[in-house]
Amino acid sequence: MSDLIYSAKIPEPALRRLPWYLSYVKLLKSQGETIVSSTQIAKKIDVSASQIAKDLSYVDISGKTRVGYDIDDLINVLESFLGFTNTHTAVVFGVGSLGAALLSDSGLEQFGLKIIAGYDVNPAIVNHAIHHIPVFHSNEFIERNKEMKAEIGVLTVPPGAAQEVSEYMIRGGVKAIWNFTPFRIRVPEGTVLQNTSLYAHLAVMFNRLNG
Ligand SMILES: NC(=O)c1ccc[n+]([C@@H]2O[C@H](COP(=O)([O-])OP(=O)(O)OC[C@H]3O[C@@H](n4cnc5c(N)ncnc54)[C@H](O)[C@@H]3O)[C@@H](O)[C@H]2O)c1
Repeated sequence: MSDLIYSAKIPEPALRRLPWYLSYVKLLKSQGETIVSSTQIAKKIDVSASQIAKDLSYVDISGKTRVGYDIDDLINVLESFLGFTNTHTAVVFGVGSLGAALLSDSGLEQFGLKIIAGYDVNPAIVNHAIHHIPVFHSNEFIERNKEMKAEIGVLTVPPGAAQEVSEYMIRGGVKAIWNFTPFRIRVPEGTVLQNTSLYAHLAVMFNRLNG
């Protein structure tokens, strides 16, 4: 029975909640705690204890009845389940204000995303380094990625270039695209697509604020 639970595909809402649990149990660890129960997490995170226990049933950890989870085990298991302990290599296409900020963000590497190069078409940006990460001309990508083998493409080009650039990244070997543009790009089956939009969250916030 438990094998069935662990091999079941975790629903996306549960997957999105796991990082909240992780950051809270890391905080508890920094305060010297060693054990945490789902009731204790529930009090802080505003998710019911039964939902937390259900979410945690997708990861390979079991709590002791009435005692809770060992915090070190829980951190290790969550970090590895979330892919934060493996390093995934990425390239950033479009090193403008957002792309350059991502190149400068050392936080991403702590979550397992290592940006190994940027690509742009602007001669003022190409052949410079940002935060020690080289920026090359886009037309060098296919040749360079045979050696560098980045598996993730971060898309921060203007929306009008988004579809063409994503197809080019896939031709060069990327398996997943993290799309920051507001353009709804299409990718072939088998390529992972993650759209991320600050603007969409902003719209939700405005809507709630006015409601
Ligand atoms: N998702 C979000 O929350 C969010 C936030 C801000 C911006 N954006 C989006 O991110 C994208 C970038 O925004 P920005 O403010 O950094 O823009 P920007 O104009 O500062 O940067 C875009 C960069 O892309 C480069 N570029 C253009 N065509 C290219 C190509 N074919 N190959 C490689 N590089 C190319 C340009 O030379 C430029 O350096 C836009 O689509 C914007 O709408 C998203």
